[in-house]
Amino acid sequence: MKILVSDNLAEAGVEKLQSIPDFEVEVNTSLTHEELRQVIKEYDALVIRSATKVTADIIEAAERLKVIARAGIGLDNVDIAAATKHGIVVMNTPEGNVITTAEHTIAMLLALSRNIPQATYSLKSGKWEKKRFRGKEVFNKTLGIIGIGRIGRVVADRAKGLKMNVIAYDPYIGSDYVNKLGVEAVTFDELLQRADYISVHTPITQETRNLLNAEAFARMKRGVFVINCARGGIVNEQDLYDAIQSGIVAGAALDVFTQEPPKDNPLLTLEKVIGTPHLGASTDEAQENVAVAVADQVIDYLLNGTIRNAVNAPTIDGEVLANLRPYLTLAERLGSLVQQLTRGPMSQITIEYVGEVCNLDTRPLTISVLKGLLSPILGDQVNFVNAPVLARERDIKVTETMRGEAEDFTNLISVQLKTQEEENLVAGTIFGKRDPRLVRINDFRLEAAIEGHLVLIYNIDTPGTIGAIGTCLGRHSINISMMDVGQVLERGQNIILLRTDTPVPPPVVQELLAMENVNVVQVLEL
Ligand SMILES: NC(=O)c1ccc[n+]([C@@H]2O[C@H](COP(=O)([O-])OP(=O)(O)OC[C@H]3O[C@@H](n4cnc5c(N)ncnc54)[C@H](O)[C@@H]3O)[C@@H](O)[C@H]2O)c1
Ligand SMILES: O=C(O)[C@H](O)COP(=O)(O)O
Repeated sequence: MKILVSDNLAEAGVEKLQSIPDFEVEVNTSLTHEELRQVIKEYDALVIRSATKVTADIIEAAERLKVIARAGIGLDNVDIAAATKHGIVVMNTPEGNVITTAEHTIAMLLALSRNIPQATYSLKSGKWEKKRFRGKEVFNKTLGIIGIGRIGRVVADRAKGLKMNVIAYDPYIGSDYVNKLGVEAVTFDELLQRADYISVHTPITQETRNLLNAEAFARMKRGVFVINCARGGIVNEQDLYDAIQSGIVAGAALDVFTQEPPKDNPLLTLEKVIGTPHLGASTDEAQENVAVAVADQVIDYLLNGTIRNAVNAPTIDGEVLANLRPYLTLAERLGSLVQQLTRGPMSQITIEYVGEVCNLDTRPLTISVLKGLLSPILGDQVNFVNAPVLARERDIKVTETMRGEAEDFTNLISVQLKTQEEENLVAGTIFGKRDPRLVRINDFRLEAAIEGHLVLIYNIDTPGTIGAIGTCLGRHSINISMMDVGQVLERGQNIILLRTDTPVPPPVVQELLAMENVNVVQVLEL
């Protein structure tokens, strides 16, 4: 398998990838966008940081790409929707640079308060300007954190160590939880009005873009300091410039910019603005953490199918995967079987989990059903990542129900598919620890392996029919490896499920159909 590392990745991560005999690892950090578009078709994995822009055209050209793995947190340089649609897992390493970025924020806060960059510059220019660079204490000042997630929390903790009062606004985290951190949960408006320092720690989203704009600056305390070590654009750059010029903002520390590297950015002409070139995560420790983490995740995914820290597929760790695996197989085959049994455009799929299976994480199982459902129609295009999106695009309504109480089986998954023309239900179970079995097709009870080349025959229950079917297949050198006769529920009706060593071709299907007591013959591939 071929891996492309297109951004600077710490050596420890590259070495880890190179240690896998099956991997051919190429490190090339100087590719232009067009060059990347040309070469990406050769690769199974793309490892990036924030510099590579993985846009829809790159994804379109990535014929065999299975994973885009980001050593770091922010994924705003990846078109996740396009990757999802193409079935490419997008993963990041959300933990490895949290402390480092929080420390950078605190460094910015202190540097801003004590004019350290400006004073250094002045000193090195031969000046001794003690009066000019008088600063502010942070002790007892109020720090307002916007977004109290992983980094925001560490910033809060470190700021409390500096004896600051910390308040936070985060509409997605309960105030009880925030208060337990020793941080006062406040509204956005309250934060703007009370904070001496405001530091943003949210992702960039539709909601957070331009969150700190002219209207917000107008509500802030005069002399406030603003810090952005999250993403360029959360603080509107023109409005920040104006707020500094008008004296509302006493100074700003920026690690990130709307355009990186910044080009003719007026903020960089102001002495009250200090900045770093997106260095938040740039420490030896963090870079090693994220590089090793990303390498481990890529290896785990490509070699074992274990998905960790994906933003477009549920995380399944090795142990959980081991427990889920037989159910994943069963779920996928039930999806495929019910689709092959049912004619017409699909409108609704209802999945019922019964018994012990309810104790597992059923989300991956539902995705497996959808993958099975769509694979007979879309082939290799569909995978674990894009199956839900493709189902949604086709307007298939997905309903899941759970029933903890088992009846005939300790665990059961039943899948009912409705199309505009008909509906069918199939159900299966796991025998022992890992043997998927089909136990129901509509009203017929059976007990059959659910794999391989299958032929489903509805017939009138008369002596000799089974023998005649066997003779017909034998005449065409088709060996039957398994036969299961469904329990007759309606007098005279029978269902036979055969597994054959080779597929049954259409002329033989016609021959079977021509038999007097055979009503329906369906060939199924699982
Ligand atoms: N400068 C760097 O080098 C660097 C390094 C690492 C991370 N980052 C950036 O830092 C940011 C935070 O990372 P994290 O790991 O803490 O993320 P996180 O997901 O753990 O936390 C983000 C928090 O923002 C909150 N949030 C979302 N929308 C909000 C809104 N409208 N108002 C207020 N809060 C909102 C979320 O509820 C969440 O608690 C991200 O943008 C990430 O890309 C930058
Ligand atoms: O989101 C992140 O992890 C940071 O912005 C770090 O980006 P970088 O890997 O390009 O330094």
